[in-house]
This record gives sequence, C-alpha cells and structure tokens, in this order.
Amino acid sequence: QEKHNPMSEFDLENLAVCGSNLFVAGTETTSSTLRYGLLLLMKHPEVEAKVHEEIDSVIGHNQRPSLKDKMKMPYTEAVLNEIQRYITLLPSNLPHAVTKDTKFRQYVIPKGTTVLPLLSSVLLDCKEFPNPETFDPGHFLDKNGSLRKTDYFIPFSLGKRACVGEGLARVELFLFLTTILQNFSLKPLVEPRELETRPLVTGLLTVPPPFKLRLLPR
Ligand code: HEM
Repeated sequence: QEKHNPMSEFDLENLAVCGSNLFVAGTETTSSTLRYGLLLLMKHPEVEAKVHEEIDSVIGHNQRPSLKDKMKMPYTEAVLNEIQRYITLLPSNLPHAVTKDTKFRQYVIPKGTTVLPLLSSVLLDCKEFPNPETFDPGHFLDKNGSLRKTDYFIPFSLGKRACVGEGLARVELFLFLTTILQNFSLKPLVEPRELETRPLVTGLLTVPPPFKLRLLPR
C-alpha cells in the first residue's frame, strides 16, 4: 500500500528505529525491576516467606507457574506492585510536550513546551501510600488480604502514550519471579539489615545497587 508513497513513514530506517526502541525499552526496564525485586526480597525475608507460602498453596511444586495462577495470588501481585512502586523505575517518565497553552496551578505552560510529568510524585504520594519510602506490600492489600486497586499505581504512565509493553512486562515479572521462588530461596551473603537498597543512580532510570545473591534449591 505504501510502496509508491514518497512521504510514507513505513521505511527501513523507521523499522530499524522502532525495532531498537522496543528492544531497549523492553529489556533494561523489566530486568532492572526483577533485579531490584530480588534485592528487596532478600532485605525483607518475611515478605519472601509469604510469597513462598502462596506459591506452595496455589501452584505447588509439580507444575510451572502460569498466568491463570495470578488472580489467585493477591499477595504476590501486591509484592510485584510494591516493587514497582517503591523503585519508581522511571521517576520522571519520558519527556512529553504540551499540545496547547496549558494552565497548571498559577502557571501557563506555552504550547510546545517540554514537560516531565513526574511519576514519582504519584507513586510516592504519602496520603495514598502511608510511609511511601518504606517497602511494604500492605500498600496494595486491603484488610481482607485482597489486592487493593488504586489509580496511583502508574509505573507505566498514563494516557495514549503510556507504555505499550505494560501487559508483556507484567506477565514477565509474574512468571519470572514466581518461577525463581518456586524453585529457590534467596540468601544474602550478609545480614539482611546490612543490605544497601538505595539506588546506585537515579536519573532517567533508577538503577539498583550491585549485590551478591545465593539461590538455594527448595
Ligand atoms: C517494568 C517494565 C516497564 C516499565 C516500568 C515501563 C515504563 C514505561 C514508561 C513510564 C513509559 C513512558 C510512557 C509515557 O511517555 O508516558 C514507557 C514507554 C514505552 N515502553 Fe515501557 N516500561 C516497561 C516495559 C516495557 C516493555 C517490556 C516494552 C516492550 C517490549 C516497553 C516498550 C515501551 C515503548 C515502545 C514505549 C514508548 C511508547 C510511546 O512513546 O508511545 N516497555 N514505558
């Protein structure tokens, strides 16, 4: 259809850029989240123990984790949400631009201005998440232990340009984490309280600090 259209956007260069964008956006994000998650679970062995308990009762040891298990595992889902909330992987989101003159509080932002809509201001909101600087899966659980849905959970941003890989990322995080914890216990080389969990770098992306980890077969 586009072959004879000289203005077409569907050219080889665009294909290569889209491919590389998907690769970059889809690998570092999920792997950093998982890596940070393993560190946080080592720091909080009581949380790891509850995830183990839920895996053992819902999935058991004779079958691999699958997506149908996810809905029956509110605690594990809360842990995954809390990992993403706590680490705020992309604190400043990606740059956007306002499409028209926009009034924001006492300012007018002229059309075309680049803005960084801070996801961290929502993910670390202290009314929605009491003690936002504390890692606590309870931020996503109600008093019955069910998953608490909240509009403040926006690690993938919002609106038309929100992350296109959200569905894939959430599936990956669930399957990778449950598969690891179904088969292994995490064991730090130092006392959990000595583990440093502050990020190595926070810029466009939050980078977890380096750490050593032992995986003990269960
Ligand atoms: C934990 C994992 C991930 C997180 C936290 C994350 C987060 C984000 C955020 C905050 C944005 C910016 C949205 C905006 O501009 O408002 C974004 C954009 C994007 N993400 Fe992800 N992402 C993750 C995984 C993935 C994966 C697995 C893929 C693809 C396989 C992916 C592909 C993209 C692409 C292509 C964009 C640009 C979308 C656009 O500009 O229209 N992401 N992501």
